[in-house]
Amino acid sequence: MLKLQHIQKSFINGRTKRAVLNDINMEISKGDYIAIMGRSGSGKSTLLNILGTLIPYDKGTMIYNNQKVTQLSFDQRSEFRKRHIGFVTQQFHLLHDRNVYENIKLPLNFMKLEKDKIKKEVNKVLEMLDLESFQKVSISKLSGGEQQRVAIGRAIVKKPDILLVDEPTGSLDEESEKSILDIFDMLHSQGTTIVIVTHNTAVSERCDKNYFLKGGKLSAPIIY
Ligand SMILES: Nc1ncnc2c1ncn2[C@@H]1O[C@H](COP(=O)(O)OP(=O)(O)OP(=O)(O)O)[C@@H](O)[C@H]1O
Repeated sequence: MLKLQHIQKSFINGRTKRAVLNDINMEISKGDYIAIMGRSGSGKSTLLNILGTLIPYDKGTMIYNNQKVTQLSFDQRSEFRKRHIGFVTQQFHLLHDRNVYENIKLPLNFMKLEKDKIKKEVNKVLEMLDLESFQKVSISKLSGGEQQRVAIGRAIVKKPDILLVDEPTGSLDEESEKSILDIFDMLHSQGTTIVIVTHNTAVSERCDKNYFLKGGKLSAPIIY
């Protein structure tokens, strides 16, 4: 489905160039449930951002269903993202002055769908994530765990081919953590392809494949 071949990425800070990812090779297949582990600063978010075509890389090739993503223009990449990728970032990036329903509906505003179809899809997600009673509540009134659920809802409402998740449990207590991880299990059992970046073993234990990033290199996957 999605392949990374010999990916390299450096960042320049002032006069110093720092290699973060070095010769990364990875293959994501349909239905995969993947955790990418590694210490803080090892490059996990950078790798996830590359998978989501949010940032460029210096060298290597990225292939999505036999098409080289590397060769897409800026606009084509953004179209690719809209159609194929669901992203749940660490900061959620929700619209705080809008309610839960409007936040989840957002990605569908950019697709040419009938009003009724939009309503149906948003309601389905609200029900799936147990957010029906919150739909009119504005984001600023929600807890961290509830906001996380809305961020997941917004990412999955357009039925992306791959769901990319950056450190989903960072600020959650044990109970909210479990409820979020149960949601990923449920999405996986429904066929969603999921890649999660984390340093929490409670997350990686649920996944079928674990990769480790260390010294800019990605390990061979451990498959469970
Ligand atoms: N835009 C940027 N400009 C310069 N350096 C960056 C940039 N983004 C990331 N880095 C650096 O790249 C390295 C890897 O960062 P990254 O956020 O990918 O690590 P991480 O493994 O996700 O860390 P954490 O677990 O703490 O979120 C860090 O040293 C970081 O400072």
